Amino acid sequence: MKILVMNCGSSSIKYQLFNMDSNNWSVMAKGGVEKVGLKGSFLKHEKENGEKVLLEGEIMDHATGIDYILGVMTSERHGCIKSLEEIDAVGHRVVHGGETFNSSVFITDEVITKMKDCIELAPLHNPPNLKGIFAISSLLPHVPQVGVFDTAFHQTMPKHAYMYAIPNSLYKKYGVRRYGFHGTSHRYVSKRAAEILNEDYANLRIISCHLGNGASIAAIMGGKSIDTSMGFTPLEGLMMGTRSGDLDVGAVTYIMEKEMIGTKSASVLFNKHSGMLGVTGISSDMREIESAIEKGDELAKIGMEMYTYRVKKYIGSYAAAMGGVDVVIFTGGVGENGDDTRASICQGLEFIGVEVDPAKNKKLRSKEAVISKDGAKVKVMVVPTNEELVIAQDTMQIVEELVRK
Ligand SMILES: Nc1ncnc2c1ncn2[C@@H]1O[C@H](COP(=O)(O)OP(=O)(O)O)[C@@H](O)[C@H]1O
Ligand SMILES: CC(=O)OP(=O)(O)O
Ligand SMILES: [Mg+2]
Repeated sequence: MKILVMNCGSSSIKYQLFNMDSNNWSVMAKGGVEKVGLKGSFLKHEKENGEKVLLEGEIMDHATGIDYILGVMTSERHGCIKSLEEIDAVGHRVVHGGETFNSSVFITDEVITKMKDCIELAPLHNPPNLKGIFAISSLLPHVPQVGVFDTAFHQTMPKHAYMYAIPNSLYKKYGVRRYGFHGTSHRYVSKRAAEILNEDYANLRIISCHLGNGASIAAIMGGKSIDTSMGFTPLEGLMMGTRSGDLDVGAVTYIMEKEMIGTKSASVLFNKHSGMLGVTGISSDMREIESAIEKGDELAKIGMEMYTYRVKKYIGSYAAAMGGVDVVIFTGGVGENGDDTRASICQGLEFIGVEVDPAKNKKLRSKEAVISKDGAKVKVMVVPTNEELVIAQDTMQIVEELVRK
């Protein structure tokens, strides 16, 4: 079964074409359109053999972008399939599923109506996700589509973890509560860790640290998310590349008053100009922060200390929430590659049984591995995430069930 996986952001469209069968899978092509609706838009396409193509063009909207993608996939020169009829299904990443979606779904008109109801909860993320779904509906009208939600895995959180201490009427009226994100990634790496360790997923207490541009951490007990650091939006929790993470609401209103800015500017300030970029003034990219530290930049050093300290604090609090921890997982670009970052986060956590083996950790990049000392109480692991694969697998499963019915 050939499955196209799409992740439509506000100005980008990422895609991967999977060739799936029940035991095996391969990526036939992948790539992305960037700067959708802006000047200088382009499409980067990579074939299975690693050959890369860059196509520049005016890509004014998501439908045009997806048309470009389907065009390149079937083109004689760069293509990987002969015709669009080879695509059996399309799976979409959808960021916010509210309280409506606790698992992946086959997309029907009814589902689209419910997805539209979730737009208010994620005005930046959900509209482009829906645009992708509509574009596929018009370009590939007979191909089944599946929605895979970032929030779904966290729908198992208990009320005391997801409620905010604000008037209950605000939860009732507007659904203001913790939802959590990156659920597809937390689900994948936690299951995978249990497989690698040959342990029963249902018996493990796992803390999963997804440290990418966006970063979140989840407490997973018996295979269920019981708490996570992102909240009503993907802004809460850890310090991120450009997002502030946890912040006193009093500071927010104070800054808005002093700087005389409204809600839109405040949202841009805390989402795009804060985090590592805001603190250091250098970059949101961890590699650049690391090289600035090497050159002796003081703010970069402080930024890094803030970053690792926060992750450490969350690990401690989630260990408390679960009455202990068996596995700590690092994933996402920083978690998978940042060996020094991993070491700093774990330093001082020996009291809960977290002990990293420096030799196993050093220079380990994007590879499944256990990096804790032999015999340590907690297994510390690196598990590269693969959200696209989960979307392809969910899509295949749902479409196969549909065919069986
Ligand atoms: N070798 C590396 N060492 C440290 N950080 C890295 C390395 N490679 C990538 N990263 C960091 O990973 C982050 C991007 O993570 P990624 O998961 O790819 O992002 P996204 O959330 O956009 O998917 C960037 O901050 C980048 O600097
Ligand atoms: C929800 C979210 O934060 O996603 P990303 O990490 O892709 O920005
Ligand atoms: Mg990523």
